[in-house]
Amino acid sequence: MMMGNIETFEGIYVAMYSAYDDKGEVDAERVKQLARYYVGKGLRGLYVGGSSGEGMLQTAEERKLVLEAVLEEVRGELKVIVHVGANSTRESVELSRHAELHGADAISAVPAIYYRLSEAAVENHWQQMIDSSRLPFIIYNIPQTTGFQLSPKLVQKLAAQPKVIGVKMSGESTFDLQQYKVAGGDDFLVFNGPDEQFLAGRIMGADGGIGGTYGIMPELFCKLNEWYEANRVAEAQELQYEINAVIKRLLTYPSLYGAAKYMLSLRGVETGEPRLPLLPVREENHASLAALNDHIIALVAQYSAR
Ligand SMILES: CC(=O)N[C@H](C=O)[C@@H](O)[C@H](O)[C@H](O)CO
Ligand SMILES: CC(=O)C(=O)O
Repeated sequence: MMMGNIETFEGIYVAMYSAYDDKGEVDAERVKQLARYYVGKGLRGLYVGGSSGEGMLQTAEERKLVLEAVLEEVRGELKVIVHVGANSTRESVELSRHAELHGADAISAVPAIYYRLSEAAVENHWQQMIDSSRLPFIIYNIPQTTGFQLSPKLVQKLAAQPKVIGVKMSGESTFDLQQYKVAGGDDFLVFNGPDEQFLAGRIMGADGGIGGTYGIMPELFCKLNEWYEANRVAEAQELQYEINAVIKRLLTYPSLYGAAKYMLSLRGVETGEPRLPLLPVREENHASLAALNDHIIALVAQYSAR
């Protein structure tokens, strides 16, 4: 019997950050070190080149380089979902083909973001990617940045194709999340996007999560997921509250990714600064970020023991 989509892909995926050298160029060795950092932490996989990965701020060649480095380092150990969304369908198709050629596990894309597109235009944009590779496709819904409202009807239509296996739901409505789950039908995955409501998303039907803050506390999200699955909901809620206090602090910095990348550097994982227009953290942020980093490390120790 073939494994179903849910069994194959459910779980926790770090939305992986970019890794640049000190001049801001993609650094394959640093990409590999970052990917390696996530092995052995209980994760199902990595989501490469999405919002956290700054795929939208990189050239197609740079995005290919990043994916190839990740796959060389962790293929077989972690599942690799790659975001291939770009402003032109042509570029997305090129990235989809590249992803298949190099052995990624699935592709995923946001709608094109500059033009106000009709539902028909977005559908066609995604369909071209779906048709250009044999890989499973995961819709990336993030209306607060793209302005595109994904209808359950479009989910239902796309999900009728075996290759369309899920949606990454970064919108905040858990009702919409649940409606996508229903629209997708049997064996259709929904991934929770907003890390702050991971537990709520799971309760409303998410099969796992893909998140931008998991990258600095993957162990906590794996534990949260484990406790939800074991029906330890009161403890899961307590942990979600701890996580949310961390996220609330993170969101006070010049950029979330700048703060996260600085904390990784304190753990010996160098990834450079985020690419402009995303702001790096400033010197005056360093001390409080070091304190936040210590706090996360203490939480991981505390919760891993339970
Ligand atoms: C809008 C946005 O970027 N959402 C991300 C992905 O879904 C989340 O992972 C957030 O980064 C996270 O929940 C922090 O607010
Ligand atoms: C946050 C998220 O899921 C992304 O980076 O795409």
